[in-house]
Amino acid sequence: MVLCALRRELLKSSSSCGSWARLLQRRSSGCVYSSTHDFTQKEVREKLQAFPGGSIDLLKQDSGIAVLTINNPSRMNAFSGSMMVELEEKVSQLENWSDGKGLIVRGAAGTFCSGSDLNAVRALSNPEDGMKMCMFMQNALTRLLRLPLISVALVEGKALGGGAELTTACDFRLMTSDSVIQFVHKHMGLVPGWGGAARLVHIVGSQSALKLLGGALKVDFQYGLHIGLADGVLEASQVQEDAETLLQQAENWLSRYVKGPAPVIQAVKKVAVSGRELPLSDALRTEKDVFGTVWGGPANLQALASKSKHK
Ligand SMILES: CCCC(=O)SCCNC(=O)CCNC(=O)[C@H](O)C(C)(C)COP(=O)(O)OP(=O)(O)OC[C@H]1O[C@@H](n2cnc3c(N)ncnc32)[C@H](O)[C@@H]1OP(=O)(O)O
Repeated sequence: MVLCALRRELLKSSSSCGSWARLLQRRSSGCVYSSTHDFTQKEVREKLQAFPGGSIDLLKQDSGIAVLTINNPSRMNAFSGSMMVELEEKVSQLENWSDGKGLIVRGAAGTFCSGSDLNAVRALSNPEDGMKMCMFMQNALTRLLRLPLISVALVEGKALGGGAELTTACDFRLMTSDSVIQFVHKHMGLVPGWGGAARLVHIVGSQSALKLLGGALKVDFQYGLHIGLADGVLEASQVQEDAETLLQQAENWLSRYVKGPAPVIQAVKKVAVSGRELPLSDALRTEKDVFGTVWGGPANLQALASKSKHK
């Protein structure tokens, strides 16, 4: 039933990126958690705002590549409650970014993210609050992964717990040679709750996912490349402008995938998302619809006129 409804929504949607964004917003609230699951986004937001600290910073660049920075260095970029709310707000802004093509998610001050802020976790440790925080973050990270932008996590230092889960909400992961991704949940008496286990299985397969979760294994860049969790390695230089140099390297890595007009890059991401998430027949029909948005479009006509050869 849900898939039929989703399919109808897709067929109704026009070619504009705004309507795709609205569709995905409706879809995420309809398909993940909404009031039908005793979940009220506004109520959870208010609760989370009671745990302030840090920020989520968004920089949208003329290149069409945005940089999202998890910024709470005094706590190794752990997510406070207000940062969870800000993350959701920044995802909403990116859903409506018609010129966007790519996204880099990184942590401030040389490390990625140490998961949820343990002070907030202690205060929200009753089951009801824990479930609501979990649903809120699943919604936000599902929408992050479904953005019509090609996204990459730039992993420096440590990505622990929820930080490891956040890396899986990007299309790709780039690791520096001294970085570690670790699903430490088992050591905390937990399992991932921000959707990280389900996404991890999609990325590395169930056998490797079970090893990473069951052993709380430290994944360095070599192991990451071996199992397909990492898509590339960046070299941190010893010079002062390290952070910018790494960011530039990540932008260079991403640039080959986001070269071209925004509507075409967004269409590429949309067909990849539908292929990843929908049953084959629905994915095929969605692909046809998305194809219809670029067929005969400016980039297509220009390519035809220039008689391009793909040597
Ligand atoms: C569904 C979500 C599940 C989750 O995410 S549960 C949370 C999982 N994450 C963790 O348990 C991380 C715990 N932290 C650590 O293991 C270590 O702090 C870590 C990240 C390896 C860094 O170690 P060090 O380099 O030795 O630095 P440190 O321990 O002195 O930390 C510097 C300051 O940052 C703080 N910090 C690090 N991670 C935090 C967190 N998640 N929540 C709240 N505060 C956190 C740490 O307490 C310390 O603060 P302070 O300087 O003592 O005031």
